[in-house]
Amino acid sequence: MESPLLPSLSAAAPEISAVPDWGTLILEALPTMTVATDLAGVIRFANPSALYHLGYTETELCNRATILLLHDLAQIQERSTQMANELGRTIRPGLDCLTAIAAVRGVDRLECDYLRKDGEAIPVVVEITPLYAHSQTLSGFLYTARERETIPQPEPIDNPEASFREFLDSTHDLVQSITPDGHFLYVNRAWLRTLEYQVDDLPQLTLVDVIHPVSMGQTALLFKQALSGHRHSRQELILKTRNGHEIIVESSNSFSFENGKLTAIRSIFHDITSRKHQEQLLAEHQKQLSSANVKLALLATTDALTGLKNRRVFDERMDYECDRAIRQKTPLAVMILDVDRFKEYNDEFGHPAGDHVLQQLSLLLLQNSRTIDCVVRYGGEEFAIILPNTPLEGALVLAERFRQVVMNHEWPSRLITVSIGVASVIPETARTIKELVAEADRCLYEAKHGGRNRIHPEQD
Ligand SMILES: Nc1nc2c(ncn2[C@@H]2O[C@H](COP(=O)(O)OP(=O)(O)OP(=O)(O)O)[C@@H](O)[C@H]2O)c(=O)[nH]1
Repeated sequence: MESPLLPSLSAAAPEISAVPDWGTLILEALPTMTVATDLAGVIRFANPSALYHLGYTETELCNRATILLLHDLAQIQERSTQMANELGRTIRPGLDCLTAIAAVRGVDRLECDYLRKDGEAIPVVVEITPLYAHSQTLSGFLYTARERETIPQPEPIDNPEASFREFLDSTHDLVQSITPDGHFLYVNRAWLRTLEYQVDDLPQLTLVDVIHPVSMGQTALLFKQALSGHRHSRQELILKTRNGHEIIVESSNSFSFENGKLTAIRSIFHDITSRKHQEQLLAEHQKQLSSANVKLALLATTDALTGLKNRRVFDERMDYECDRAIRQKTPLAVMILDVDRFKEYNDEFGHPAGDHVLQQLSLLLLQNSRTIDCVVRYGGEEFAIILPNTPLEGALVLAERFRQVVMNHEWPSRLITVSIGVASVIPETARTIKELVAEADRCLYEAKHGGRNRIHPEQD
């Protein structure tokens, strides 16, 4: 097959049959992938290494164009552009390019990818040597290729140890190497700076001097891990500086062994002190915030004078109990209770004394109601009590208990009495609930009108 990239030299050129037998033997023995082409770019010879690595048989590869070897045709294009720039004239890709290179440099050396028969790319360094026949005329090219490392090798370092120390000194992390009994073999600059020591201090120091007492347990564990054959470990530790400051670090440790014996523990400490402080601060703020939210929610639902729930809670609870009563077809009772002639009391004994009465009354109501009942300060000297699952008779019993308890209480200045309006319903709709509260309110008015210190139930 003629390659579109190799049009320039289609004229048949002398074949590589000129290679003497001993030469062929040598080429066949070479471990490099070796291929010889004529000037038309047709493969005339491929050694076993080339056949093996490229996955072809000799018949499949010989007499085919060299382009068959290439994974990426753009690499040839690129090569000819380079040569064109170098020589300042047009160089066509393919053989034209090779001939030009042969004329200028002799051997060409390039990195490219060979194409295996199964389509896989083999990264290679290939040397293309022009072949000259007896008469010094260019007859073909010899491609010798070896696989190239895909991972670039690092540049050799002149003085590895010095460079490595320089590298360790450039990091902000603390690096140390200690003997199994805790003496320092090496520390980097950040270690000395952070822990506030000088190089001269090192011979007198051991690990114990730089580990905070609270981290001693973990340090002991580190040694245990080392002695039980671990190779690496990670920990969070607290170090202490010469002047007693605490440094929180994440430590990565590796253990060195020689003939099965622990010889050194190398550690890198990453300072996380400020991160830890930020986390603590954040946690404290979150705690404060959530307790402030709890307080706020409490303030929004609690009456400041009596500590009872306020009218907002009454409304919410009524919605909830109403739904429940409709669903379960159970009775719901509401009681509204008002202190009798409270204005007179305030006027006679003063507002603070009146406040005290309201506080004491709240306590009596709470003490004498069930836990499922909801006692709220409805406003001023008025209280409301929601009694779930309570028919009118039950609510009246409780109302009478309240009335008596209040009347019989030993009040500091004079007798206190209350009037109570009571209503109960098995609600069918939310509207009946609204009517229930209005009814209790109306009953309270009736109780007042009837002479106070009394209970007025709703009348069917
Ligand atoms: N000390 C005190 N008094 C309050 C508070 N809230 C409301 N009051 C007073 O309660 C009194 C209620 O007076 P009125 O509505 O005239 O009723 P009353 O004097 O109790 O008379 P009747 O309800 O008809 O028996 C007013 O003087 C209010 O100032 C409070 O928080 N503390």
